[in-house]
Amino acid sequence: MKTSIATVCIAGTLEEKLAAIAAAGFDGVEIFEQDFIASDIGPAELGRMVRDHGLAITLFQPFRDFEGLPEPLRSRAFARARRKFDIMAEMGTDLILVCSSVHPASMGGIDRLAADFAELGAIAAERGLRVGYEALAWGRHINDHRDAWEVVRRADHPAVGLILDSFHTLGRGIDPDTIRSIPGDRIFFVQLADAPRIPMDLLYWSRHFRNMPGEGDLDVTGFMRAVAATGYAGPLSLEIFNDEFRAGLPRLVALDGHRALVALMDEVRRAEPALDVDLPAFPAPATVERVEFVEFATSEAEAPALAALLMTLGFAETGHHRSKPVRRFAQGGVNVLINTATKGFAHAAFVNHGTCVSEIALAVPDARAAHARGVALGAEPFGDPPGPGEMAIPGLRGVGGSLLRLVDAGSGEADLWDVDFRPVASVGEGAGLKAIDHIAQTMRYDEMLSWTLFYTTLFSAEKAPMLDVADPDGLVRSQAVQAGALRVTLNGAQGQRTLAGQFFAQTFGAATQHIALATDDIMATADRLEALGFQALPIGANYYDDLAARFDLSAGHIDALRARNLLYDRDETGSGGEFLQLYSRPFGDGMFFEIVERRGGYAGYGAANAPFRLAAQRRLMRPVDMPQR
Ligand SMILES: O=C(O)c1ccc(O)c(O)c1
Ligand SMILES: [Mg+2]
Repeated sequence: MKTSIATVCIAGTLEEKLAAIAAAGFDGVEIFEQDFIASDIGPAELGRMVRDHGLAITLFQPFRDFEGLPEPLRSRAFARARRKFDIMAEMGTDLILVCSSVHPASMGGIDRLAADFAELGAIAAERGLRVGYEALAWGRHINDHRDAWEVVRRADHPAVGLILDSFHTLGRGIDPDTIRSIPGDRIFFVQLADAPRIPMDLLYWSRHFRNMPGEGDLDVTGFMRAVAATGYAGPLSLEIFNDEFRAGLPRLVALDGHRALVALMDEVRRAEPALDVDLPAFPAPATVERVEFVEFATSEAEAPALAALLMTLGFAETGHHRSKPVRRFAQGGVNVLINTATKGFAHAAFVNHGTCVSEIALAVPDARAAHARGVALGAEPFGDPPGPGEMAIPGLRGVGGSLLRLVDAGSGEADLWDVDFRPVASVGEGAGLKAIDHIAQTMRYDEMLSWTLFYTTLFSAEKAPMLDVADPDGLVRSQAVQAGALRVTLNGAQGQRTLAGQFFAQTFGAATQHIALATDDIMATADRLEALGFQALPIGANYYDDLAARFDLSAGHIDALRARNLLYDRDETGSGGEFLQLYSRPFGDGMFFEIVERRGGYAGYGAANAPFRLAAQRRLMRPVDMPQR
């Protein structure tokens, strides 16, 4: 498959855009006219630059307000087209995109429009050029790909074809399967974009909120399956108008785009194996079976406080690494490692971020396959080489430069603890913690889509709707992703004053801010923890008064929650399930633990409680610097 991306998707000068696009592995580029006009690179020179990057110009666009005009506007439009054809010939591209007219003087009538295109096609063909027609979702007369196709069909000229754009079809709610009946060789070009479902004006939505396939809510896979079923074999090109991407890091956005395209076509071929998808084979998305361990990188000086906190959570120290200063703490199915190495990756993580979660290991059915899928999708192989006699565990670069390890039974993950660790006399009696419920990772707001895409393409995963959480000092956006037994919440900090923003700033971008541990009986766990000396985050009295008002809980039940500083939520519209939460006080540069109990299939994360938990945490933290007046 030939991959392509429009210059408008990427930030920077035209030179920077091209460098990022080439580095991300694309085959071609759509030259967005505005980017070309804004640069001072001549058309021939631009063509050379593109080709020097190993790219081809797949399309020149857009050409606006061409069809259906009365004279003298009609002649003017043809004269304008001829000038663009000159530029295309110099650049070295043969295809121009004509988007459907929004001109107030344009007239409707399929045959009138078809006649205009037949005439334009003849002019283009003389010069060896082709014209593609795209229905803008807000076009004045043509705003549906079926009508654009009818214009193209009646124009009946070999140099005139159809251009499809997933946004215009799916954004208007048009069934993508209507594409299946269009002959593939009459489709000249395909543009792909997703978007979050936000009810708003189509044009505004399109120009500001498009995102990469898989990052939004549109059925881009269904669209692409229909396109593939026509036999279309031309470029697949991203055309993403997005305010964040325009201001983003060119290389990151380009890499995400390439990842999104590859993952999309992999999904297409898995959903419809009869389709001919030209993409090298790589393994299917993995299902995460378990979080095998979480590793903290710290120093000799800071390790005792962390170990003590784990002991008050009921963990027992069960092993020491045979060759490295790594201690294992275990409880139920949870393993937490404390690494105080003074060299290697963990040490670098500590030096960069302070005490932090440097490594997360996930158990999957086939670790090498999961790793290979990651690499095929552009993830970076990562991690120190194994020491002598140590197990080789494949790793990928994860959020904030942390290490994501993949382990499986076949490669001896059951042996990991025996091979690499020496058992030590166990102390600690447990507090009923069974598993890691979820891992909360903090990042800059503009990285959220990128890391969501990372998790959802690597693993077989579902994302929840994005939520806004009110911190006392700003909003934090939160995106939950569930990949089998792995639940992550990705929190985007927009400013530096929110707790997430402060954590991000103080740790220089350490990702994992909190770890939630699951119990089946939070009341018993809370009592046990108190006896162990665990210090809960104090929750204010107003919260419990409001609970009594919101839910039909008995006074005794509310008292039991209040006495233990537990938070409560119930899914009133869905499962009816209940969620109970207990928070630790912050440690390090703002990390903390959470303990949760899920009852009756509760699937969320207590979003209703988050503002009150954040306010309680804020009361314990040092005051925020207020801006100077
Ligand atoms: O927003 C627009 O005007 C516009 C222009 C060209 C396109 O290909 C498109 O999809 C949208
Ligand atoms: Mg388009």
